[in-house]
Amino acid sequence: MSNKVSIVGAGNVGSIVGYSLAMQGLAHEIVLVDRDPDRAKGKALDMSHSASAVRSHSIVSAAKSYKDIEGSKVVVITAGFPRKPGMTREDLLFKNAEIMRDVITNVREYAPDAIVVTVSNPLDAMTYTALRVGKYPRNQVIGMAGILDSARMAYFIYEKLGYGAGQIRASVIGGHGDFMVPLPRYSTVAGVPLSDLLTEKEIEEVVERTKHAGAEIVGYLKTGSAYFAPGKSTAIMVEAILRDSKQIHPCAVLLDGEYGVKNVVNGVPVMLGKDGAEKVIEVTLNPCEREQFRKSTEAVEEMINILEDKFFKD
Ligand SMILES: NC(=O)C1=CN([C@@H]2O[C@H](COP(=O)(O)OP(=O)(O)OC[C@H]3O[C@@H](n4cnc5c(N)ncnc54)[C@H](O)[C@@H]3O)[C@@H](O)[C@H]2O)C=CC1
Ligand SMILES: O=C([O-])CC(=O)C(=O)O
Repeated sequence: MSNKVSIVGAGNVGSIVGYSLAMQGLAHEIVLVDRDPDRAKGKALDMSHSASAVRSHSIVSAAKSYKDIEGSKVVVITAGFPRKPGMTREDLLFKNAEIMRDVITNVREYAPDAIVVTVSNPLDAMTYTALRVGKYPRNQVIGMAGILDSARMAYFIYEKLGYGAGQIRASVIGGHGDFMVPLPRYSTVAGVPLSDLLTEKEIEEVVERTKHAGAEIVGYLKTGSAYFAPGKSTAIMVEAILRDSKQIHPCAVLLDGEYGVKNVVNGVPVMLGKDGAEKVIEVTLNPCEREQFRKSTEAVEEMINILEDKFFKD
């Protein structure tokens, strides 16, 4: 099986994805594509030097054209505008849909069988756009957000407790926006339920901070959004696909009746393997969680409807 990985968008997030993969040495060939070819070239060279320093056998190169992504097992798409303070992810909808259309058209042509991992925002709507433009089967396009949101929740749990770092498993499903659905009931520290460790008020504070963690970082950085945790979370997905690990991760996929939802992308636990999203796992939700998931689906559906009316009809 090929383990070549291409990354379209050699900006902040794309660079961390490439760097993480290069340090690991799992992908022998990593190709960076960017509309600014010098950016891709400079970063590819820098990453190859890092790989050489740690004796990793990953070689990172810059694409001269999309032809260079041929034979990729995975293509990661981080091309797109990041938000700035005062913006929501949804504000990027049309600009990034244009970029996604251009990128996917090329990816479908030159690496038609690659598993596509989408990262650009608004994530769920961009994953839908990729599926729609490329006419992909749903297992082939997977959005990255749930691993990131769950990692953030785990960190905020640690901050409240002051112990348990590295032992915290947090769970977030739903869309990558203000309506994401953190699941304290399915979050534990070394197997101990959160409700045995934190008060209801503390848990609520963790939930609220998780929902707005992206915006919190945008507020500090001012010129763009987070990239270390987003890049690493994406690399975790790529690794699961390359290794055919069959691990379960929260990812954004097109739902086909699961959770009572059809034809909308939303974040749910997914088994990842060589064929991409190989299985969608249905978690039992209580009425309150179900209602939150419904609201989250509605928010994504609204964006999809806007795209169908104003973008795909052009
Ligand atoms: N899903 C998630 O959880 C997260 C999503 N994001 C999203 O990821 C995207 C990238 O963020 P950053 O890397 O911080 O932005 P960035 O601005 O640092 O990088 C974006 C790169 O895309 C390139 N690009 C733009 N149009 C292109 C095209 N048509 N073809 C090839 N390359 C193109 C740009 O030249 C630039 O290098 C944003 O939309 C951001 O909102 C960021 C963090 C987390
Ligand atoms: O907040 C943003 O715009 C970028 C992102 O999706 C995140 O960091 O969660």
